[in-house]
Amino acid sequence: MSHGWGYGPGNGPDTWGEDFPIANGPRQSPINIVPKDAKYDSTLKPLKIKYDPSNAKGILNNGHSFQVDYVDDSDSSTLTGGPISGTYRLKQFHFHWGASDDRGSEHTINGIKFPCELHLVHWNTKYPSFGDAASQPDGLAVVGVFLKIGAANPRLQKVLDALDAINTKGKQTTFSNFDSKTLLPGSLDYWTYDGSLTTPPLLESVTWIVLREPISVSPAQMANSAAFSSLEMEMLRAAWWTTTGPVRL
Ligand SMILES: N/C(=N\S(N)(=O)=O)N1CCCC1
Ligand SMILES: [Zn+2]
Repeated sequence: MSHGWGYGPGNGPDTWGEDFPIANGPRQSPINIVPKDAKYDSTLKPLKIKYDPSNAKGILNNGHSFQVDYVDDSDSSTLTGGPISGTYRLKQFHFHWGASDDRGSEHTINGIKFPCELHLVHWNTKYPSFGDAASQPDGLAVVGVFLKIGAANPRLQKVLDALDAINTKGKQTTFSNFDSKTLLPGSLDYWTYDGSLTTPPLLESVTWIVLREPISVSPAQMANSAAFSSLEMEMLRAAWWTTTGPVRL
């Protein structure tokens, strides 16, 4: 299979293993989170998230989603605490939307999909770069936030308003002075497990930190974004895994 992975019938998640055998690895993401099976771990610390809005750099249509990229040459936007050791720098955030409100998220809760899932991708500064960290078992930490249909979310609007300027694959535009912390819910309670990137190269280098509290997005905001989400961006991953590792809150 060419490296034209996607979400269509001929290049979707069920075919990714042809080019990325790690797809059949032991710690693949996403998973289905079953809260009643989660094990409480009192040794875990609270998440510490410090983001500098001036680190926001640009917004890109990468053909599978859109991502907001951050300047990551200093420790001014970082994730510490929680299940991780050391300091992880914010690299980018992106969304996984569905073409309809009944799907879109990658992780599920008791088998239920949310219409969207936000991923804030961070890399471990014990390694020299994101690229180096991405191939290490403790290299990345991704904070996942579910979006549920509800009231319009004004903090999302600046991102959604930028989509028209990047409406084809490869397009990017500047996106500055954005505080991604405003996208987080009031509670930072989380489930965590050791997993992988959810798209190729599927590297098993991610400490997943999935927040329990969703944020809201309105139907109109979804319509704007779903229009953006072609079939290719529909994040439907066939296989689900139950939570395997110790899930800690
Ligand atoms: N799949 C990914 N992130 S995710 N969906 O696992 O957070 N990425 C692929 C390249 C850089 C990030
Ligand atoms: Zn993602």
